[in-house]
Amino acid sequence: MKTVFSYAKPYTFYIVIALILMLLELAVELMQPLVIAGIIDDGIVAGDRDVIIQLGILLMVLSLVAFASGVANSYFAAHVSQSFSFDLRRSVYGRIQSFSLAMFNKFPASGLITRLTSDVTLVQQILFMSLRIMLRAPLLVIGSMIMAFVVNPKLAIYLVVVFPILLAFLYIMVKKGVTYFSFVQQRLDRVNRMVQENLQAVRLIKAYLRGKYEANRFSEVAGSLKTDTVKAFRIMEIILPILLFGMNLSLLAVLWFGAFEIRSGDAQIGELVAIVNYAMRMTGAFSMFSFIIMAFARSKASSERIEEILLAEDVREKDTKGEEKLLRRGDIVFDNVSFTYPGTTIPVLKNLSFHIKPNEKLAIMGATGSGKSSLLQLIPRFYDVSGGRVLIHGRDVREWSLSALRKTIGIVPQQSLLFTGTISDNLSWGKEQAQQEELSDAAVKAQIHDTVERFPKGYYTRVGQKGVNLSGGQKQRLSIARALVRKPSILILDDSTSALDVKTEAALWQELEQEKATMLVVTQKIRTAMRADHILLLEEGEISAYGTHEELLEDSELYRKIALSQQEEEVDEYV
Ligand SMILES: Nc1ncnc2c1ncn2[C@@H]1O[C@H](COP(=O)(O)OP(=O)(O)OP(=O)(O)O)[C@@H](O)[C@H]1O
Repeated sequence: MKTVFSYAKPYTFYIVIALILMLLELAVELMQPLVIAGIIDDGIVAGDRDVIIQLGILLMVLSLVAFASGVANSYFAAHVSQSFSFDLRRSVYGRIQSFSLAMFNKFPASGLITRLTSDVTLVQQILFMSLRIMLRAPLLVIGSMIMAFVVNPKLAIYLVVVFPILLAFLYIMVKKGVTYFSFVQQRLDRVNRMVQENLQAVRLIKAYLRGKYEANRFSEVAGSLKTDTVKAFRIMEIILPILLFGMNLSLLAVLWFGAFEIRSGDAQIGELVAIVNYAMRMTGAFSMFSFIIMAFARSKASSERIEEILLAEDVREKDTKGEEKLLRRGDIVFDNVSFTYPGTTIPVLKNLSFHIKPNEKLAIMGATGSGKSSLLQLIPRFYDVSGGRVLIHGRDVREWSLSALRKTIGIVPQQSLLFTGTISDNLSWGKEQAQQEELSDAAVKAQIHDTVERFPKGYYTRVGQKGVNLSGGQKQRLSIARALVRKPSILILDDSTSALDVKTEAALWQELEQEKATMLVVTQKIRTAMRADHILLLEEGEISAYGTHEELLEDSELYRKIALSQQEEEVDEYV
C-alpha cells in the first residue's frame, strides 16, 4: 500500500488540515457528555438555573463547531482523495502505455481495465474515509475510554474489559476480508474480459447465432462474481453484530454496577449518564468499524493489484541520444535467434540466422503458426529473444535506445486498426506534426489517395464508430500509408496486403520497391514473394529455405509445392 499512498504526498497540506478539522470535531464530540453531566449534576440536581442556561448555550456552540468542522473536513477529504485518484490513475495508465508486449501477456487487458477503474476507485474511497471517519472511529473509541476514566474510573473499567477481545476479533476479520476481496476483484477481471471479448466479436456472435450460448457463459462468470462477493460480504456482516453484542454487554455491566455505586454515594447520576453516553459513542464508533474494515480489506486488495502494475519489472528505456542516425542504415542480422513466448515452454522460433542488407526486401513465407509474426515482433522489441541476438547496424537491439529504435521502424500489423478520428488524424498518428503534403504523398504510394479524395470531406472524413466504415482493403492501405508517413528505414508488413485486388497490389508494390527502406514482408502469395530480393521459408519456427525465387524453386520441395498450387489456383480463377 506504501507505493500507492505515496501519491497522496503532494496533498500533505490539505491532509493535515482535514485531520485537524477531524480532531476538532472529535474533541467537541468528546466534550459534550461532560457538559451534559454538568447540566444534570450542577444544574438539575443542584437546582441552579444559571448553570443550566450557561452550559446549555455551551452545548449548542459545541454542536455548531462540530457541524462546521465536519463539513469543512468533508470538503478537504473529497479534494485530496479525488486529486489522489486522478494522479494515480494517470500514472498507472502511463505505466501501461510503456509496457512491452511481454507485460500484456502477464496482465491481460481486462485486468488492466479493472485496475484502472474499480481498483483505483476503491483506493480513493479508503483515502476519503481515512480522512473523514477511519481515524475518527478508533480515536473516538480511545478518547471515550479516557474520558470515561476521567469521569469515574471504577465504572469505566467495565468498558475496558471487552476491548482486547474485540480488537483480536477485528484483526482476524481484516485478514480474511483481504483474501476474499482480492478474489472478488479477480472475478471482476473475468467479467470485464468476457464483456470485452463479446463486444469485439459481436458480428461474429450474430453470424454464428451464438448469442444465447455467450449469454449463458456470461451468466456463469457473472454468477461466480456474485457468489464470491456475497461470501466476502457475509464475513463482513457478522462483524457488526458481534461488536455490538460485546459493547452492549459492557454497557449492561456499567448500568448494573452504576446503580450500586450511586446508591452507596460513590458515583453521581450525571457521571453515570456521561459514562453511558461515552459507551454509546464507542458502540457507534465500533459499528463504523465494520464498514471501515470492509472498505480497508477491499482497498488493500486493490492497492496490491495497482502496485503490481506500478512496480512490475519491465524493459526500461535507456536514455541515449544520437542513435537514430545509425539505426537509419537498416542493416538487420538474426544471429542464431530462438524465441519462446513468456509464460510458455514451447519455442516458436528455433536457431534462426540470416542477414538483411540495407534497403533489401525480404519476403517471409510459411504455414499458419510457423512463427512469421513472432519473428517480426523481435525487431521493434515487442518481445526480447530467448536465445541468440537480433542486431541492427551490428548492435544488439537490446542495446539501442527503445524510442530511437521504434522511431526508425514502420509497422503494418496483420489486423489493420484505425482510431476514431479523421483520416488525417489516423495518418499523422505515425508522425506528429506531419504536413498535409506528407500525408497525401504516403497515401498516393499506398494507393488510397484517390479513394480518400472521393469522400465528401476528403482527408477530414471521420472513420471509426461515428464515421464511415471502411472496407478491409481500404483499412489495410491506410495502415500502410500511416507507416510510410514516418519515412521508416525498416518497414515491416505482416500480411498487410491480403485484402487487395491483384492490380492494386501490383501498383502498391511498385511504389514500395522504390522506398529507401529495408523491408520485411510476410506474405502467403508467391506473386508477392517473387518481387523480394530474398525469400525466407519458415517451417515450425525453423528456416526451411532461404534464397531468391529461382533458388528456392530449385532447392525447396515445399516452395515448389506452394508455387505450383498457387499457379493452379490462378489458372482456375482465369478459367
Ligand atoms: N502472444 C502469444 N503468446 C503465446 N503464444 C503465442 C502468442 N502469439 C503466437 N503464439 C504462438 O506462436 C506460434 C507462432 O505464431 P505466429 O503468430 O508467429 O505465426 P504466424 O506464422 O505469423 O501465423 P499466421 O500466418 O497464422 O499469422 C503459434 O503456435 C502461436 O500459437
